[in-house]
Amino acid sequence: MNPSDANAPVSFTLKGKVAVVTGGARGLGYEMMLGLAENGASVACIDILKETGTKAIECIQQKCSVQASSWACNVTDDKAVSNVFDQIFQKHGRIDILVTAAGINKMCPAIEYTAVDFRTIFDVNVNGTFFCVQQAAKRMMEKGTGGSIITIASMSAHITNRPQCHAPYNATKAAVLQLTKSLACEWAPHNIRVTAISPGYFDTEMNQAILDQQGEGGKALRKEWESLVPKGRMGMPHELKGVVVFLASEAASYVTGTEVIVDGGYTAW
Ligand SMILES: NC(=O)c1ccc[n+]([C@@H]2O[C@H](COP(=O)([O-])OP(=O)(O)OC[C@H]3O[C@@H](n4cnc5c(N)ncnc54)[C@H](O)[C@@H]3O)[C@@H](O)[C@H]2O)c1
Ligand SMILES: OC[C@@H](O)C(O)[C@H](O)CO
Repeated sequence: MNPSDANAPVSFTLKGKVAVVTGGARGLGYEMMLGLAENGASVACIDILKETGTKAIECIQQKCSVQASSWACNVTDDKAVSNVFDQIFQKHGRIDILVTAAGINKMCPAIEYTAVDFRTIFDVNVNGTFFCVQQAAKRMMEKGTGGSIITIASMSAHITNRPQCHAPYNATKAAVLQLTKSLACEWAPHNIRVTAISPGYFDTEMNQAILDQQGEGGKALRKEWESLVPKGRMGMPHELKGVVVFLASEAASYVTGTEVIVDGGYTAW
């Protein structure tokens, strides 16, 4: 992405761009993918949930007149990831934007965390993110058109959530953030911007699973979370659309190696 013309009005349009979204089948990934499509980008959804991904793309096609495709892939499988990016590149002809929302969490005291669970969470959240950004950057470099890569970290990269424990998850998100900064420096000469969005508490199936784990206590935990947020509520997934469109667009031509924290003020208190 080049410096925008100083005399042109600021532009957030994504017309003519192709955006790949991992974890786009549901939750935050789906809403961000919808936001990109609403602003003119063709979209390709990568998710391990094949049917949910297909349905997500059908919804996008009903709402927006853009090209949209769905790809079943486990982001931890580097060969499958390379293959799926080849196929997306062939189908859509280019890749301009990548959002890496595929991620998992597991609430569990650190003392009880198993080695398998620890390896799995790093495999999905860190390795999976790296394999996808690497493949997207490769296509962007080959085409020579630059691009915008947006990783999904978390406010948990900065704070320790309370009262629930998920230390390995927090560590994966800190790793994603540092990866974001390092790649931004390495790939700036290729006109590839790398930024992160760090959400706070959002109403999605990932968090519902944590609340459900508390049984009757789930309502109290939700209230406790809300009491820690200056805005007094959890975020709704569509509230990430504006930020992702901004970071993907020419309007953010000088924004790289940094993050936008979208947490209703949680980390400000
Ligand atoms: N919900 C929140 O409050 C919150 C806050 C901060 C960060 N995040 C991050 O945002 C991202 C999306 O979270 P969400 O709340 O929408 O969760 P979610 O569970 O609703 O969605 C995650 C998506 O990732 C997909 N996925 C998981 N493992 C995968 C794999 N190995 N390969 C391919 N796809 C895979 C899932 O199938 C699902 O569609 C995650 O990275 C999460 O850590 C969420
Ligand atoms: O604490 C649960 C997480 O899913 C969380 O919503 C997020 O990462 C923000 O801390």
